[in-house]
Amino acid sequence: MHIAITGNIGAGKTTLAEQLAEHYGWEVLYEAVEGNPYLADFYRDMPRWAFNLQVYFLNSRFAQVKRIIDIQQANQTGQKQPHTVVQDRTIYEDAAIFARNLYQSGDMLERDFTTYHALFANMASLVRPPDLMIYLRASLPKLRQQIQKRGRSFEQSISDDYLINLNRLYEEFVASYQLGPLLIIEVDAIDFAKNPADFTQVLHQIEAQLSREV
Ligand SMILES: Nc1ncnc2c1ncn2[C@@H]1O[C@H](COP(=O)(O)OP(=O)(O)OP(=O)(O)O)[C@@H](O)[C@H]1O
Repeated sequence: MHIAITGNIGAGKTTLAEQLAEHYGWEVLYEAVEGNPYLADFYRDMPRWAFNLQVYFLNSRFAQVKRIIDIQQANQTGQKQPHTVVQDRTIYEDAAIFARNLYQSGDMLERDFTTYHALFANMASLVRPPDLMIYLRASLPKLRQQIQKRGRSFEQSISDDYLINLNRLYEEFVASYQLGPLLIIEVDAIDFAKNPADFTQVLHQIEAQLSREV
């Protein structure tokens, strides 16, 4: 099975993915942050590094897609124990949210966006959507608080406008998402990392959604 977690910067995807993996024994596919050769430069100068960073993320996400396809094929042959993978952000978000935002805000040239999009469309034609997409919805203050708490130096310069624009595109993405089951979790009022009762409630929501699909 393939579970994906979607949401803005600082929404808590990595934390939830880790907690779910620990609870259920799932494998986590992380986003490429450590060792990402563009991210810090990108936050310093978006127009210069936008295209480079998007191609980098697209490629790393495609490597995850290949891993997911391998797992699904192994699950189908039934030779091994069924394996579930939880993915920290999807390839769809790179194109529909991050790259689009850069283009709309003038930080990515039209020809670069067109080239990027053609590459994405080719890759996306091979992608099977997740069995469950979990959207972590968080307000600007909550995102800010978590970005600050995490303390990555290069993320401290992220503007409110950037996060607001991403949140708007996330809401559009989720509103039109029809590729499969979608669960929306409102994270403003909960702290699943610190409060076990909140984590249990999230588990119940996920299990209820998964049992509806089988
Ligand atoms: N396609 C993309 N374009 C631009 N920046 C991206 C893209 N994908 C990821 N990023 C950035 O890479 C970093 C990823 O960090 P990380 O994996 O910790 O996730 P996150 O988005 O901060 O979410 P969370 O806190 O929910 O785990 C963030 O700064 C994020 O904005």
